[in-house]
Amino acid sequence: MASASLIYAVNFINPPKCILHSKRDYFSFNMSYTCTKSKTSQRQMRNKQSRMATIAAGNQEMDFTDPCWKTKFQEDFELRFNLPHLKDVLPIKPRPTTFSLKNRNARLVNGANVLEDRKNGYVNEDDRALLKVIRYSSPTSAGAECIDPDCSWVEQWVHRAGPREEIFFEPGEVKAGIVTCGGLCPGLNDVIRQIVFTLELYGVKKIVGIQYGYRGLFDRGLAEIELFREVVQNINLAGGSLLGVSRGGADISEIVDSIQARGIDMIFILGGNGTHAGANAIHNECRRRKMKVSVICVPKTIDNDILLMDKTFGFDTAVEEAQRAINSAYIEARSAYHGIGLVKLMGRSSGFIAMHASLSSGQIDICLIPEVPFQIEGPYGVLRHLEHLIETKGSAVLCVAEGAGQDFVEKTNSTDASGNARLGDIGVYLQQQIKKHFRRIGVPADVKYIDPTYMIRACRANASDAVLCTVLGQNAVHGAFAGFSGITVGICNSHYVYLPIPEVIASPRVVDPDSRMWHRCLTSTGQPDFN
Ligand SMILES: Nc1ncnc2c1ncn2[C@@H]1O[C@H](COP(=O)(O)OP(=O)(O)OP(=O)(O)O)[C@@H](O)[C@H]1O
Ligand SMILES: O=P(O)(O)OC[C@H]1O[C@](O)(CO)[C@@H](O)[C@@H]1O
Ligand SMILES: [Mg+2]
Repeated sequence: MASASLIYAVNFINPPKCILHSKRDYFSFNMSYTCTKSKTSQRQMRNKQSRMATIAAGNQEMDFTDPCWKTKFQEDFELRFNLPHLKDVLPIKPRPTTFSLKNRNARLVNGANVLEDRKNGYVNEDDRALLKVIRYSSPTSAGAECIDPDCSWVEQWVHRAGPREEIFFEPGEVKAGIVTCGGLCPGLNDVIRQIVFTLELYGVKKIVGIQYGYRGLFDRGLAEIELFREVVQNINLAGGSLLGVSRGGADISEIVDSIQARGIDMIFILGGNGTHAGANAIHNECRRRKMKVSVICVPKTIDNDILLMDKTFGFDTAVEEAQRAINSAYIEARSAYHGIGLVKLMGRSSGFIAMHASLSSGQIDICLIPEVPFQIEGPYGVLRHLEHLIETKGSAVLCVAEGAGQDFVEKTNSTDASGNARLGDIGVYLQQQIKKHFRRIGVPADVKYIDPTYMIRACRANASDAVLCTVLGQNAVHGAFAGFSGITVGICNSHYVYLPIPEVIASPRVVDPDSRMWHRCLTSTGQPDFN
């Protein structure tokens, strides 16, 4: 604690003096150095953007002894999170929006319907949302995410999503395409539906669905599906994707040729990390060819493995659906003599589903995720703890994420069509090891293994995901009309934002073993460290 207070004192009680001459004063205290915020031209922006590529989130390159490091950090941050716009490369002019908010305010005055012009209905170009909202007093604070060694408070602003007063497309002339890539995820149909509704409200007449992911853009046998309100009206009532999904086969140049040949002006791409990487490459190629095409992503991954967002759509539903499997495993385990229930849940590299499902069920004794190494054998291993649970409780329930404990299972050395490693089956392996162990020590154990993998992702979105999908779908369309391209939509600290694609896929988002959430999970399961 002493060192923590010292760090606080150095940082806030005796700060360097610095006066900021920027439009927005970033620090709440005065500094005697003059840190001017430079006015950046487009060319400077581009130069800085290449510099930014080297400044990672950890800021290894920042000199924190420089009294103006915060100003520099924030300038760099602004550049990193600057949204690519079609006007960066094309001489285009905006026009007033056709997305009217007026008729939402009709009210009766003396029996007549009066329309009120809402002046605050649109999002201003300078509106921002804070990416990080906790001010840590010390790097030792639980879950502290620090930029400098003192863990100083640094505001990090990202662009607010929503309809703008000016748009960069003539809605009547727009052809919009929608494509869903990667694996299935609850809520895909909800997003498709909202994109179609919102496009129609702007006045778009030509909306097409591309079949089976990126495949639909290069396989000539797969025709476009015409989309309009009547087609999508009820699609949210079912899981899956109206358009179909696929992995692999993304030749960017061929895809951009196809977009060009079809005359698509806006493409809405729903998918995970791989899909976003593809979308960014499509955006860059369109830029290189000086095509006026807006490429907008909506992050779709039940694994919740996209950076910077509170959550991705489908995740909540997956966690909720996993409860059924966990509850069945629990009932089987409780009803059997020395019953052991084992549930394997999705999560290739991230254990969010397993962690949240364990937390919400309250029935899990052992949760194993890819981010936290564990031993199976030995005095601190999973099997020893299972023995203890059988001795003390008479039963036990485990939840394992598919990517956990990959060191124990045989490597497949193969990949799927998209290049994702095919994992060994940790669920089957654990089941066998548990059975073998209890046979060896001569203690009866009744092991029941449940793998609900595809059941939790093929269902329709629950209520909270349906709302998330609705807002993300609408904001995707607002982003396209605002002229952005190479962006994705997300929810940060409960506010909706636009983010440049590279920032959200720099790495897969994973569970931090030092986070409060993982500690809460451990508190709930009561499991020890398994190593
Ligand atoms: N680095 C990349 N560059 C271009 N395209 C890519 C890249 N990685 C993947 N893709 C393409 O994106 C599509 C989807 O990728 P992938 O199968 O990895 O799913 P995903 O979007 O990550 O979703 P999921 O969460 O279901 O895995 C595939 O058609 C794949 O070929
Ligand atoms: O069997 P498929 O369709 O390749 O999908 C499996 C993968 O999908 C994911 O849920 C990601 O969407 C991973 O957790 C899982 O490994
Ligand atoms: Mg992926």
